[in-house]
Amino acid sequence: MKIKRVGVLGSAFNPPHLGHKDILNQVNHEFDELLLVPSFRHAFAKTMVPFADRLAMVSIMAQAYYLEATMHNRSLTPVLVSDIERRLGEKTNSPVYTYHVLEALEDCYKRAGEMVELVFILGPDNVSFDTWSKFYKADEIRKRWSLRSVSERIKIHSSDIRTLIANYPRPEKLFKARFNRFMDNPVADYIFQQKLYGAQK
Ligand SMILES: Nc1ncnc2c1ncn2[C@@H]1O[C@H](COP(=O)(O)OP(=O)(O)OP(=O)(O)O)[C@@H](O)[C@H]1O
Ligand SMILES: O=C(O)c1ccc[n+]([C@@H]2O[C@H](COP(=O)([O-])O)[C@@H](O)[C@H]2O)c1
Repeated sequence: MKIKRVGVLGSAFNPPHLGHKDILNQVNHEFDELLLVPSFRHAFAKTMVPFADRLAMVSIMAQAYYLEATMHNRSLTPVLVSDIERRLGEKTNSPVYTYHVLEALEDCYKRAGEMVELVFILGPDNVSFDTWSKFYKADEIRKRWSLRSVSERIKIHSSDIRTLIANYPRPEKLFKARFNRFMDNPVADYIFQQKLYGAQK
């Protein structure tokens, strides 16, 4: 049986942005499938908007990515969004750790009759020794699965967007132009429709 190589991008996605999308561009040709996995209860106790909103926003980003790839005839590695962290988090009150996420994902594929090699994708902040060594069972993760580090080619972080919304909470005339340097327009529309991060309609 062919072994499917799956790249797992875990993130708070609070909110998802063009830097996250650029990660997909950096690695898509290496994988048979890419899985976007929003955090449910973060190991470092990050405060995040509700899981359902981040799941919706990351799904919108995945759709935008797919449309762009089609338009530009780029390789069409399927990009899927997984709610595995919610399913794990609802069974316990403790944080949802990457180790358990990878274990559960492997199990899901196995039950579906697929053999997989899971590769956990990390950006520069998480790959630094200071942060990586704080991951639960970091050494065991390295033993059981592979890691793929990516570079930061687009200097954007979710915190920049949260700050931008705090400074410009109303979708005034320039909002699309202001926000589309950071994220896809449909994600910005969702944020304003749902009034996330203090945004006002
Ligand atoms: N612009 C970027 N380019 C490449 N990798 C990134 C970028 N932004 C975040 N990452 C990586 O994506 C993963 C998820 O990051 P995370 O969700 O914390 O995003 P963030 O934008 O840094 O969020 P925040 O500003 O809230 O800390 C991490 O591995 C991180 O290193
Ligand atoms: O398992 C851990 O101890 C752990 C500690 C920090 C972060 N993570 C995961 O790493 C991914 C990226 O995290 P972050 O903080 O950059 O959004 C995301 O899937 C987090 O759940 C996991």
